[in-house]
Amino acid sequence: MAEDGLMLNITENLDVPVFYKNKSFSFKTADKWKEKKARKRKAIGDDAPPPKQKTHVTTSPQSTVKMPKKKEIIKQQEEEPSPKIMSEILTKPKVKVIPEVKVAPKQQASAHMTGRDKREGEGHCSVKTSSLFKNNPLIPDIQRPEVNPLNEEVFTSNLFSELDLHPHLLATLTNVLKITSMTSVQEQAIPALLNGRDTVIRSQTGSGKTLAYGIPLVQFLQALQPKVQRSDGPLAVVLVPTRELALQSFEIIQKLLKPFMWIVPGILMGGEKRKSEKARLRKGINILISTPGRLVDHINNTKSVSFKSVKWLVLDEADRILDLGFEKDVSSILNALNTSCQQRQNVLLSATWTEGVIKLADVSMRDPVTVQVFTKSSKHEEDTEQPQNLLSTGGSESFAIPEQLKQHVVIVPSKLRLVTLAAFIMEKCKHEKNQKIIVFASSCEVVKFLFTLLTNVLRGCTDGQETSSIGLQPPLMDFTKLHGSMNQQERTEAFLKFSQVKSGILLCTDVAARGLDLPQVTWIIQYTAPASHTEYVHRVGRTARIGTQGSSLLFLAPSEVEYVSVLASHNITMEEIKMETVLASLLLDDHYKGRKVASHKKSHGVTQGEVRVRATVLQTEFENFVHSNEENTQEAKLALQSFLRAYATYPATLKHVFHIKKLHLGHTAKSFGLRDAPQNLSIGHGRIRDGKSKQQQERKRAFKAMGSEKSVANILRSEYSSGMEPGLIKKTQKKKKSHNRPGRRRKM
Ligand SMILES: Nc1ncnc2c1ncn2[C@@H]1O[C@H](COP(=O)(O)OP(=O)(O)OP(=O)(O)O)[C@@H](O)[C@H]1O
Repeated sequence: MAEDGLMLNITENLDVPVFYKNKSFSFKTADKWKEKKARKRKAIGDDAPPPKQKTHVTTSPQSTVKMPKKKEIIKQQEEEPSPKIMSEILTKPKVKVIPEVKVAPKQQASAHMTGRDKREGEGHCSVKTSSLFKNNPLIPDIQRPEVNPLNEEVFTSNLFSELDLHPHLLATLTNVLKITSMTSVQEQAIPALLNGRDTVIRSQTGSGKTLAYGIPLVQFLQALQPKVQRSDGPLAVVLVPTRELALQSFEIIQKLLKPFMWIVPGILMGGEKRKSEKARLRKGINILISTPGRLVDHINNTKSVSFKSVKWLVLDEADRILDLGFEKDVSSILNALNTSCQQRQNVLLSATWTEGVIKLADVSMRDPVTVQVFTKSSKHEEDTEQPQNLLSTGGSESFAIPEQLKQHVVIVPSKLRLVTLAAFIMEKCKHEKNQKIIVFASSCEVVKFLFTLLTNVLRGCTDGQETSSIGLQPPLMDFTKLHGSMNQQERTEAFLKFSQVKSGILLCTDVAARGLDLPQVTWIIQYTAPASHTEYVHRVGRTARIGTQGSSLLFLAPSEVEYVSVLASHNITMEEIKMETVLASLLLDDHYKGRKVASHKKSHGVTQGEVRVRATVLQTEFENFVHSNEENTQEAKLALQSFLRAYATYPATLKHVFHIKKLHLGHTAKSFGLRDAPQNLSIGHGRIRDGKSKQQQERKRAFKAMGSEKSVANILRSEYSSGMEPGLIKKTQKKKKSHNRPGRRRKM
């Protein structure tokens, strides 16, 4: 071996088989084998790999190389699989000899290598990735119960010009917004609101709800006599759950107000300077758009808001406002409003319909008109029942998802998650035109990690600055990140940038899940499953908006497959895309080609072996990058830690599907480019030790301590709150003082 220069200096991590001189070798040392077995023993739950099958490969104590018997090589060649059964083979190797794979060192990978890596790479095969395709759990068949999805017709043939609107407002719709016909929800909601009725609007994502209240609101305000003045202060209050949504709603209202310059819109949101907001409030804002936390902050602290002139209250994305635990803030705002102004028109909007929303409608609305766009019978119904009756109308807990949205699921063992995600992104963004993808991950740290990793490792993008021989070219893969740890300016820039690009990838947390109207998004990838079906609907609702086409892909581990049935119970259905179909797209990219492919594989065209090689090369590049310096390794560990922390906070109703105990730590670590499970993972109040004893008890204790509903609420809320709530600030400071450690609130 040594004289052939074929990596005798392989590190302990390597067990990728290499094909050399027609022989297949596995470089697993006896020690490494023992270590792997020990690690496997630590695996817990369903996602743990199946017991290792005995191989006929023998290990010589003197040598680090195991030589398969010649017979076995022949047997494998005979059993070369057809592409059809690749999935089975990828997850459950039938052949006892590992497939022949020869992996070449990659220039790009070496760019991220440590000195040691580089030495090992020089002239040798430098792949250090333990086999991605071995010891993975079986991918079960997906049970897809029959569902009867609710559909809503988006457009009507009715024109805005048929409404009794101010001609300048009509002209703005036609010339500025370039819209002429109403959507179904607008057709029903606008007349009700123009008639002065309180209105509850439930309609699918991307169906034009903002204009459904925006148009009648502007029509109402421009007609007021005497004419509205800045000094009147707020005449309308619009509450939205997130800063980005506040910004977006503000921009739409601003457009509608173009011909009516005397009406001043304004925005309050966390992350801005309180002092400058106070000054703007004092100057006078007629349409006040705000997140609840920030408005309460001004009510209580700056005392610069007066509600005495308020004529309209809009609760947009009411379900999200409640999900985030803003009930208390909303109650404070309602109390403040009720004290100052009795007569006002109220509007409540939601894409999903929950008991909480119905209760909120109950306390904030007076004899409301309920607008629901029904579709089972392809019939639009305007129903004037009290909202309490809505649960019995068939709309409860079942959500209309745009008909043109194609939903998919891919089942991926933990070890293969990262390469599968990367392969999918590359397939879309490098080989197809104008693809705009949103990837939802579970925490800020995961988003940061993926952003650093993917921008550095995937070819064709260099942090948005790709050049070519012909000059400056738009990058093939332009990544943007959006999460709650970014400051407001960064968040706004990211949001605006992704709104404007023709193709690119937005890596984000659920901060981008609600209400954001990002044009021409083609794919939604849920890299981590959402914590509720409601969240699922909102995430996928970022595509297929207003009648356009769109697709979504949900990543699930084999142990999480039951989630498909959970979603089906809410009338959400999806097609499966096989993982190997996604990975096969790597064949389009020769950068990930193995140096030599065994000749017998070629005869089979698209082979399992070549896909595996390329996936392994890609994973190796990820691992090399992650291990190229301490900073990268720390970022990966932090991301893994926060992923586990978020995983432990799935609600009790979903624990049977997503339970931390079902995760295999080593495999999960691999999906963060880590070659091994970190030894000491500090998670929440406890630590996960990857040591040999007491591991399970410690894990149990750690997650028990952090799995309470309260902590989930705090984690979620922190993303959306003003960040200035006195109670929370005090609490955090108190904790800091007494424990001398950072506050517990974590952003997503
Ligand atoms: N009548 C219309 N004709 C064409 N486009 C429209 C019409 N009304 C609204 N739109 C556009 O549709 C897109 C989606 O609108 P909007 O964001 O209000 O949807 P939504 O129902 O509030 O979605 P979500 O529930 O996700 O918040 C926007 O780009 C908006 O400009």
